[in-house]
Amino acid sequence: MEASVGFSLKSSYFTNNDNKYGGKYTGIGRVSTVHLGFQRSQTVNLVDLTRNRVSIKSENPPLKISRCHKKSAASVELHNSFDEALILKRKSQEVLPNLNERCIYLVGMMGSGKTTVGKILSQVLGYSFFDSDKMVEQAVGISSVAQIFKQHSEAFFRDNESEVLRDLSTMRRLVVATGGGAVIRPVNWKYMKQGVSVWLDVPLDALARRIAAVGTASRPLLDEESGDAYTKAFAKLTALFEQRSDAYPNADIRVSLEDMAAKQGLNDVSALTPTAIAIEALLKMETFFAEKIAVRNS
Ligand SMILES: Nc1ncnc2c1ncn2[C@@H]1O[C@H](COP(=O)(O)OP(=O)(O)O)[C@@H](O)[C@H]1O
Ligand SMILES: O=C(O)C1=C[C@@H](OP(=O)(O)O)[C@@H](O)[C@H](O)C1
Repeated sequence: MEASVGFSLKSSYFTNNDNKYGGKYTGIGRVSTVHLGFQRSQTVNLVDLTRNRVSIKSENPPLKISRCHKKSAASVELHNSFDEALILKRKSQEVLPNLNERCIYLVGMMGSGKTTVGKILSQVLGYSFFDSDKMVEQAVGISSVAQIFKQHSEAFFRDNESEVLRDLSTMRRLVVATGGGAVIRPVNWKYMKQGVSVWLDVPLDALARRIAAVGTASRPLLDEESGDAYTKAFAKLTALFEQRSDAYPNADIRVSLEDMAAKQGLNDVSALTPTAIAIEALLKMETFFAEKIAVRNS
């Protein structure tokens, strides 16, 4: 597996018609495009419950972040995203040696951002990204988790989920977005504890809003209640979280979006970008490793 990173910064001119005087001005803007491009793939050979061998290739689309320096809210936002990209890259380089090629397992409720943040972390670390749900779908040859629940059962899904996590635990340099329920089986923690587990702790209201935006059809455990998407998602997420509230804290690291927002004086976690959350996860990993080293040296 080869990984390469390229930064390309270029300046250019821009014309902006929407300044506050209603006039037209041309400014000299600094358009910087930051490419975090990794060319790599890694194949995982799985053995499913019927002992068929399945090979699955990781995919990592290049992450592209670009910004244009203008005196507008948009440029402030783009400036922040450019800064976030640089902080993310620098922090990843600082954490990599202590990670020591161990896998990172993202855990958290449905909609907590495991896939979104996981892809960002994998790209900046030069790791391969795997979504355990997708691997279960490929291992059993059924196109969706919802169909697996329907054609077989949740227990059948959970058995395959454990098989996938067992196989992934034999590998190195992976970021794994686990399914929200992976934490409920102790055997899965045996596999995930061979790497570093990170809990994305997101308020239920934010989860329900995110899931309502994409619909509950792909999440069979949420698709049971009647009512509008937000209401049924919130009701079911609340019940599920109550059942799992002792499980998620087993993770090595907790990234609380509520704590992040409070520290930044924000009153809504939806203002926190996936990149900012990835940076927080790396900061927490740094602390986690430092504490382990301190204990080892004491
Ligand atoms: N920090 C964030 N802010 C706003 N929306 C987010 C954030 N992270 C993820 N999302 C959105 O929430 C939904 C669920 O994200 P996803 O990464 O699929 O979660 P999971 O893999 O934990 O189920 C997606 O539509 C995604 O775009
Ligand atoms: O919380 C759960 O029990 C589940 C979460 C889903 O994954 P996401 O967390 O990616 O939605 C998927 O594994 C399945 O629908 C069960």
